[in-house]
Amino acid sequence: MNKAAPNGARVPIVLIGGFLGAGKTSLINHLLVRANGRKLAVFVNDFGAINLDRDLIETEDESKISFRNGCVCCTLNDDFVRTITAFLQGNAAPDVIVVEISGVADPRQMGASLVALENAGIGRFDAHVYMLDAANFFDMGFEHREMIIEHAACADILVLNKSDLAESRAVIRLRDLISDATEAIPAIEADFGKVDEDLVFGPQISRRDDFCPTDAGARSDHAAAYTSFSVSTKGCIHRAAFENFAAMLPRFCFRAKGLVRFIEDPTTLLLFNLVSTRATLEKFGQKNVQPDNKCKFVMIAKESGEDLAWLESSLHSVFNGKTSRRDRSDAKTKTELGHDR
Ligand SMILES: Nc1nc2c(ncn2[C@@H]2O[C@H](COP(=O)(O)OP(=O)(O)OP(=O)(O)O)[C@@H](O)[C@H]2O)c(=O)[nH]1
Repeated sequence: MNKAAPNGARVPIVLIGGFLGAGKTSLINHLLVRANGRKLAVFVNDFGAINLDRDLIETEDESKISFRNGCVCCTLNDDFVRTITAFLQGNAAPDVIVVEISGVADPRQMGASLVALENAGIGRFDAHVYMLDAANFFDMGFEHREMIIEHAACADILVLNKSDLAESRAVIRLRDLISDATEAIPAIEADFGKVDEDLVFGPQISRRDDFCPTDAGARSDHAAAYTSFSVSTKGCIHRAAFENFAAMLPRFCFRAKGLVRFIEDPTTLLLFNLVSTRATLEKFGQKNVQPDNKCKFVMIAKESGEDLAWLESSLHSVFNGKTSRRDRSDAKTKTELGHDR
């Protein structure tokens, strides 16, 4: 039985999609700050084997729920449906449910699940917000750009994020591309997902009638093309070893993120992010991160064979406290933390 929102209506559900690193978590953290008294429940789909994304959502309470790791569109819809149904049965209804799907997930599959839930009397699928990384879009390969535009075409609102980093001509090109490929979907520019919250929660947008779920029988295998490595440790790691490792991450490592503590300063929790060619390491002030794990790290790569084995063994060397690591002669770039690589 669906619990109603406090005003008696069904709980609205907003789906947040976007490729790896586009800014989904940043948008959700912004929405949490600007909730204006609304109680939000956030469902997060971690792609890696550890619940890192959940830690990055900055709620004061436990109104964030992660569903099993993996790619929601391919394998986890049943798990998600069970999780959200159990949540609504067992808790006071929030004002809004926000669902962040993993960066390799197909929002159309999740949208189809949300439509099915709605038809079963659970929640009300209000809108699909899709984030695009305006700074990195044209540096991605054709296959990725094509997939992103396909996903964007099913959105109710597009956020052209990272406008602070993107060249204005890239934003104009991206606008032209999406207006050719998508019909009159509003596209707003933002940095760090800072959009007007009423655009997401308010009545201004509503779900399109022609939301296009993929054929229910068809299962996309795109997630199989990616491999993720995760590690969590109970101890701190050496800063120099980590920095060397981060500096040598090859380009086929699309995305990496981690919460790390260094032996040199164990009380400071740092957030590492790598998206495309940009790596950052910054203090992370989150209060409700589990203190038992000192470090958590996830990386997502697309390549097979020896390269992945090399990447994995390097990761374990660094996080298992060994300062030496196998080197790699053909690493393409160097990363200065806090700068572009
Ligand atoms: N300069 C700049 N950095 C941004 C912006 N939005 C997000 N970032 C950074 O980009 C990185 C990825 O942002 P996230 O919000 O974690 O992206 P995500 O879509 O949730 O990433 P996944 O978990 O991989 O799907 C982080 O280091 C953010 O601080 C932006 O508008 N400008």
